[in-house]
Amino acid sequence: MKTFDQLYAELARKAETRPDGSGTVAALDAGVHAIGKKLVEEAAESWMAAEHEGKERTAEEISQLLYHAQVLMIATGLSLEDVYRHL
Ligand SMILES: N=c1c2ncn([C@@H]3O[C@H](COP(=O)(O)OP(=O)(O)OP(=O)(O)O)[C@@H](O)[C@H]3O)c2ncn1[C@@H]1O[C@H](COP(=O)(O)O)[C@@H](O)[C@H]1O
Repeated sequence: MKTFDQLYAELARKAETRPDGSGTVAALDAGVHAIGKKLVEEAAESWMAAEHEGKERTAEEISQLLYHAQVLMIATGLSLEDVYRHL
């Protein structure tokens, strides 16, 4: 299990070191347009899970939504603080 901040640190490290086989590196290379589409897809899947698939599936989809939101943050050069100051 990891927190939002721990996941961000892990993804930032991946972006910097670019290890082979990283899905995050592949997503960053695909660019903001592709990342945005994935983010919207996971948002829709979260919504559908919440309406029809129960708590566990909803939690899983939301975790993927958060992951793709972080990939978009990294792709656009946003830090956690940049986002947190709007909360
Ligand atoms: N938490 C996640 C995570 N959540 C979602 N995803 C990606 O989002 C996809 C989810 O898509 P779906 O389940 O909708 O399945 P899908 O549409 O068939 O997936 P694709 O065909 O689009 O890959 C997964 O296939 C992953 O590519 C994630 N990829 C990575 N992480 C974590 O990020 C870290 C770095 O991962 P790597 O960069 O791959 O090493 C690790 O700690 C991972 O656990």
